[in-house]
Amino acid sequence: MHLRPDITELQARARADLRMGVPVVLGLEGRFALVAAAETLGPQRLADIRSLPGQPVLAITARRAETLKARAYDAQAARVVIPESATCDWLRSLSDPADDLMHPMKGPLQTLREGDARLARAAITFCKAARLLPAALLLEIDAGPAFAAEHGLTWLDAGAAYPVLHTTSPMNEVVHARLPMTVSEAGRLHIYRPEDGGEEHYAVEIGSPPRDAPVLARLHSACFTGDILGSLKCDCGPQLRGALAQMGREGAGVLLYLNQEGRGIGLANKMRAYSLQDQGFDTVEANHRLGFEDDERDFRIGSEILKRMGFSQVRLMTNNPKKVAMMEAAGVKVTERVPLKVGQNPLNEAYLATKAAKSGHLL
Ligand SMILES: Nc1nc2c(ncn2[C@@H]2O[C@H](COP(=O)(O)OP(=O)(O)OP(=O)(O)O)[C@@H](O)[C@H]2O)c(=O)[nH]1
Ligand SMILES: [Zn+2]
Repeated sequence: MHLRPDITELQARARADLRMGVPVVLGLEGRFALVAAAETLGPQRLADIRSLPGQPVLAITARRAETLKARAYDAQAARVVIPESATCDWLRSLSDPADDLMHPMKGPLQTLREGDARLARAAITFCKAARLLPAALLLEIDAGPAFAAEHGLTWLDAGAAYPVLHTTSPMNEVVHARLPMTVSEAGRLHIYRPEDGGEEHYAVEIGSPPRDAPVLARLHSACFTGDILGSLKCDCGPQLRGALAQMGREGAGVLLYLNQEGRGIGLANKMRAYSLQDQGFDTVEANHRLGFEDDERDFRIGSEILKRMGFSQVRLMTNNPKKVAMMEAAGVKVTERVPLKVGQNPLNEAYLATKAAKSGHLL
């Protein structure tokens, strides 16, 4: 019988559980922790977790700890001791920087120095993968698998899950169909589905680009606000339309529409970042205050899809040298970087300047 879910399927299940506010059990080298995402944890489950023996902690990223002036004692994760009186709102106020400026004094916060922070790191990795705030309530427990079975919770070994979470999942084409567009009537849309239960990604193929020559290509990261709503805060919409228009003019090209909204933090977190930007922080600082890195995208998804389509060389439309480097590292040759400078306006001037100064984008 092979009905039992494997580690890839279990990590997808864990992500879904955390998004719904259901705790999961993580194990690592014989130690176990009950883990719940701070963003979605409800009061009843918090009370239930508190009724168990042991000292629950809030795992936050070292970046978030820095903002909260709490010592992390670990390069990636801090474990904040939770006072008896802590409510869900208290946990969320530590996880979410929205009210930091209004209520700057959250501490002094006590953090754990002793012991192993690796389960805390794993808990944060799962919250990020679930596109939630990177903060988790964590309680070390004995006999994790038995506890999980008793309460019907998902349990998985974090050590086995790590490679799954950090490797790009194989992408399989689900379907493709003809799609005439204003830029070209010879359009075709391909849908790719990863094997790890993650987001689907799309490939827009214009014309019939030969597989043995460099193809005009764009790796476009989803931006609901820019692509669909015409937001003036970024340049994504004009870049999307500009890239497609050039492919239409040349009669051939591939645009990958990668569902990595908000540089991989998800739309809800991106809107949290926008709200912080309205408080005066730039795009990079806002990500850091939320506990994220500047850019949480996995660009290898793009190279994986291009290779699946049969392309090994690209003329890449981008202003981001990191995309070029990643494509080369992933075995797709970039024969030319094609600049894509469209959509500058007075409202995104500062955003584009920050990307040039801090993220290495070429102006
Ligand atoms: N977290 C966050 N994401 C943003 C913000 N503004 C735009 N994005 C996202 O950034 C992604 C686009 O990335 P960009 O940095 O503009 O461009 P790039 O893809 O790195 O480089 P180019 O190829 O030159 O466009 C999209 O996923 C947007 O949703 C922001 O202020 N914060
Ligand atoms: Zn955008």
